Amino acid sequence: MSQRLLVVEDSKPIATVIRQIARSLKFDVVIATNLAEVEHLLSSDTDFFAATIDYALPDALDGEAIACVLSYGIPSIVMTGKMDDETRQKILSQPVIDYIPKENSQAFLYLKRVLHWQLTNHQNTILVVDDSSAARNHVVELLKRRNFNVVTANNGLQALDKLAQHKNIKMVITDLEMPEMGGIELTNEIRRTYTREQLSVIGISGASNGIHSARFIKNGADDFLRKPFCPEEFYCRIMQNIENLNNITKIQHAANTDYLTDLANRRSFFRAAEQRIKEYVSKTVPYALAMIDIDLFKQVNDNFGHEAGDQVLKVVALYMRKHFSSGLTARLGGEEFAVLLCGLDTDNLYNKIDDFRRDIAVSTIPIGENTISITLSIGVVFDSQESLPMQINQADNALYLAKENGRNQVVVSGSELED
Ligand SMILES: Nc1nc2c(ncn2[C@@H]2O[C@H](COP(=O)(O)OP(=O)(O)OP(=O)(O)O)[C@@H](O)[C@H]2O)c(=O)[nH]1
Repeated sequence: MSQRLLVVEDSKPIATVIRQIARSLKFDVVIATNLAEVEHLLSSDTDFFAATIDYALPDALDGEAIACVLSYGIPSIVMTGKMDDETRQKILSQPVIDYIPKENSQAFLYLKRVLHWQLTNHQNTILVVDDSSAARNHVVELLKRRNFNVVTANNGLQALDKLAQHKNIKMVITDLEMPEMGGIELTNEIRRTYTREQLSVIGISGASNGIHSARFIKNGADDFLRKPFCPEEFYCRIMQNIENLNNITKIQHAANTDYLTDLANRRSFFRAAEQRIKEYVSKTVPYALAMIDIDLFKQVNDNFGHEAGDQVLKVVALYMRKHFSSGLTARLGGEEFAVLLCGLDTDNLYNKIDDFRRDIAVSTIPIGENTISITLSIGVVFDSQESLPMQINQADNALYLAKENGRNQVVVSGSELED
């Protein structure tokens, strides 16, 4: 179900722009043009995800609508044409998400980013570490206003426990001086385990001595805030660091993933497979490495076009996910796929791979007005202790035999020698 956004704005053109932005983020929009309308609306309907509020309305020239909307617990973003310090202080003294000066079109791009963060911040977990409950609660309140998921700790030692318990923590905001373990030592400990690409650390200190920011940064922190900080600076630093982390995640995903099927690509398959095979061999877990190739795929492209070919590749990827949910699946290139999976024994592994082949062979793939049927040839190596490139070579040779023998079959590496 769509979230609802309340837009309090007396200018029709500006309300239209905000409505377009909100709709692009899938919000349902309700517009009110003055304070009386807002009061009337909220007296019977308060189910809003957030609100944007124009500071000056015809019947509320001095921001009175802000307190009204906030009193219903609706997270609010203030849009203002007034830039003076007094207005800014007045707005920031209230628990608003943000305020945006309506200087130029950048204001609306920024509004879109703020709304997007508000919708997605719950995916980011932040650990707040401070021995002062007042200071800790203040930071937690600011983060919750922005919809972050928050975990807390009283000192560095507790923080390390929390990091071990909550694997999805993306950022640690830590005070400097704390009993048992302070912020610098905690940062140091964190960097033994987590890289800056995995976890961001922001140090906080009230000490007037500037040396602490440098100490935090030199010990592996990404940023520093000096107390007392204003909410604007706090949010800017948090969002910048979270966005950096998210961008790194996106770049890593793009570098490791096949763009068409979203399976692992050759590079990431090799890295992950080598790791898994080491574990299987050391624990003597039965495993299989299979090379999978679509039969006569060129004919699909020739008869139905390249886009149809792409569609078939995506469908094969879907079936791989369905059949090998715990395996490591990849598109190595072209119409060639690979899977590494462990199981109870060789028979069990063979059956899983052959079930996948059969499932594809009896399925039809809708392409526009047509349906296409395809088959797969598969070469498999079981429990090999050879290097990964050698295993792939052996599975490839078995795959070649599957093609030679008439396609649509699984050939086990070495089985041809037994015949
Ligand atoms: N649509 C599409 N086609 C691709 C892609 N990558 C490779 N191909 C096509 O895959 C086809 C592979 O053809 P061949 O190597 O001749 O093999 P085949 O037709 O599958 O025949 P066998 O392997 O002998 O069964 C070529 O036509 C390539 O252009 C892709 O990303 N998308």
